[in-house]
Amino acid sequence: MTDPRILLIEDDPSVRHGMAAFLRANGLEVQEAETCKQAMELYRSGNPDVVVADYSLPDGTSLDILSQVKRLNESTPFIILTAHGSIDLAVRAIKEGAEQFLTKPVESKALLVIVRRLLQQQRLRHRQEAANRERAGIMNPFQGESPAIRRLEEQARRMLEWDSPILILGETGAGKGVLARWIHFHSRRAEEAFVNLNCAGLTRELLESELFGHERGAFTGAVAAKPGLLEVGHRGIVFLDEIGDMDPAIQPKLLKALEEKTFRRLGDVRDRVVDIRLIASTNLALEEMVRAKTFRDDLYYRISTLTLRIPPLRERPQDVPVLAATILQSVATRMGRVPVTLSPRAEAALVDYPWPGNIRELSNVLERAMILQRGDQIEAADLGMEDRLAPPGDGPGELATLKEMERAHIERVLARTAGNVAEAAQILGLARRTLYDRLKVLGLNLSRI
Ligand SMILES: Nc1ncnc2c1ncn2[C@@H]1O[C@H](COP(=O)(O)OP(=O)(O)OP(=O)(O)O)[C@@H](O)[C@H]1O
Repeated sequence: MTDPRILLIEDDPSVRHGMAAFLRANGLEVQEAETCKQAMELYRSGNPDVVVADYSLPDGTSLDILSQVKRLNESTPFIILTAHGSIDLAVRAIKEGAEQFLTKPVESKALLVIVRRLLQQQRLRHRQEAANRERAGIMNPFQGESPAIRRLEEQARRMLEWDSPILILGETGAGKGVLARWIHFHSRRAEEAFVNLNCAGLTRELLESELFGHERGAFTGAVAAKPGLLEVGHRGIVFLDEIGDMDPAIQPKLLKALEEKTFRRLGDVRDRVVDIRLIASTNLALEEMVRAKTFRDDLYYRISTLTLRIPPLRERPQDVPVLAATILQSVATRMGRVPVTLSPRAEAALVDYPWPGNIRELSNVLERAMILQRGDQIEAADLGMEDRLAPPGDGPGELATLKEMERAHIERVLARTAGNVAEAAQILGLARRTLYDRLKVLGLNLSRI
């Protein structure tokens, strides 16, 4: 494990050098900054565990840094040092989230004791948070150190405190649902409901009644009144997965619910007030759908003010090892097995693969390897990566149409998975429902594969 990292912000070089040397001699890694601007650059790139900042700096005060740091990561402990200790200032600093306020000159030994105590408290808090998340089934969507995933975390944290809708874009299996749940868990609405609806594959009538609910007798079969998800999610978060598949006839109703905060159950004559935060997600190019007029532009503009794009796994191969380790850990716990690690070759094979099905596919490969392998280390051969990378065998000729190629490829993958559609969908990088749709379009019959 790396040493705890301290960001020390002090414009007096002799004071800074003295403190930095003492902290380093005691096993801490220290980054030094002289100005607010430099401090924020280092904070963003270095992700320190604790910040120690002098109050007056050439381009502002440490309160400016404090508010930015707490917005990015409220659990970073912040210590303010000042030559002019005043009660007012101390109260303001603590109110804005500083953990400690110390009057200069500060004894290096005393500072070290405080830093260590804050680090210890932070560790306990993290452990507690991890345990809470585990209980709530919340996964960390920002695993890894790639710039793309760090940026995503920063953007997502900034969106937590608002109520505007969020649009999550990303390929299938990239973790859009995981991110939506994380946002709920960390937002002001965490104590309220999180309701989730996949808009793909539902008929217009079903989707409408799921979303808005219906009164008794609203349609044939509506034998009792039923509240819709907007009602169930009142004050909480409504997550609409695959919103690009929402029937155009329903889109204006959703827009009205977002803009006017009212909606009507099917068959009802009165409006109901609703307060929800919408998170929508899609793996489709919504902008293009707007241009092609298959998705309403007014709804698109309403839901896309805050957009998060999850990078596909192939754009951040350096994050694969840490993701794999976490997944292995949770699969081992679920199976009641001892922790399992990857051999260096196995890890390299995972890093090299392009992961069309993203984290879902990675998870699936690791889970299968765990089932097939009984020891405490997974070797490259246990992963079955050759099958995924194998060149096409006998199939349509060189001048086949795309449809023929698609058909042959789907058939081949299904044959490999012995007709298991869920697994085939993961390999193909498709949602299961999309694969069923393709099977229908291509006239493939599962029983004959
Ligand atoms: N950060 C993560 N850590 C561990 N596992 C993850 C992570 N993100 C995603 N997964 C795994 O990948 C699977 C797919 O995640 P999720 O359903 O959130 O993806 P998605 O982008 O919403 O997929 P789809 O587009 O098919 O709806 C989940 O079942 C989860 O187990």
